[in-house]
Amino acid sequence: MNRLLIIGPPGAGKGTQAVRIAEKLNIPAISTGDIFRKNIKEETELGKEAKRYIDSGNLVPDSVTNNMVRARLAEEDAANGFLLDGYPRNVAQVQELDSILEDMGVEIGRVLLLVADNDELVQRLLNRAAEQGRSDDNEEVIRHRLKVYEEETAPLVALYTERGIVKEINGLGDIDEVTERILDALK
Ligand SMILES: Nc1ncnc2c1ncn2[C@@H]1O[C@H](COP(=O)(O)OP(=O)(O)O)[C@@H](O)[C@H]1O
Ligand SMILES: [Mg+2]
Repeated sequence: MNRLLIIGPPGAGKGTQAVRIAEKLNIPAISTGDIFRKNIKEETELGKEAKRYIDSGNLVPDSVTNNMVRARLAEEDAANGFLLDGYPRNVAQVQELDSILEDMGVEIGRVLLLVADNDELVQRLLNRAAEQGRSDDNEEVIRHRLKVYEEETAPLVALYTERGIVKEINGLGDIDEVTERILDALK
């Protein structure tokens, strides 16, 4: 039950909520986006490889992302649970995650699907751009990321719904309220 995924479009509040929920459950929040951004900042090989994809709003190639996640989940702090934010993002990554978890002898307990309408998403991301200056938060790239989400990531919802582990959460309203909804959904 302590192995959780949080899925949703860019701007839904995944990163914001993941940190809060993970703290509450005493498990690490593992954000592939944050790991990539840290590597880009530190100009590592991984960062150099990921940067052009991220800046254009595209997914980093699966080979790179899958290896990174496999290594991260092998770390000690993930042994008793984790909340994955930003992975899997396409069907091939679902299969890879299944294989990683099978090797670990564990299963996903719940998939939290965080939803908000497109107008709200774009507004939040433009605000985030103004506050944090993320390189992929300009309107053109935002529109592209929303499209990539619809095409590549949204199909995962049906896949996990078939497994009976999806909980849809309304991401609108204030941040505390959304956290409460998630904690309720995990009861
Ligand atoms: N419930 C909320 N109401 C208003 N703004 C929010 C809410 N949740 C997150 N945000 C803001 O929206 C932006 C996107 O949130 P973030 O957690 O980065 O989303 P994601 O990881 O899904 O892209 C951030 O600037 C964040 O502060
Ligand atoms: Mg995020």
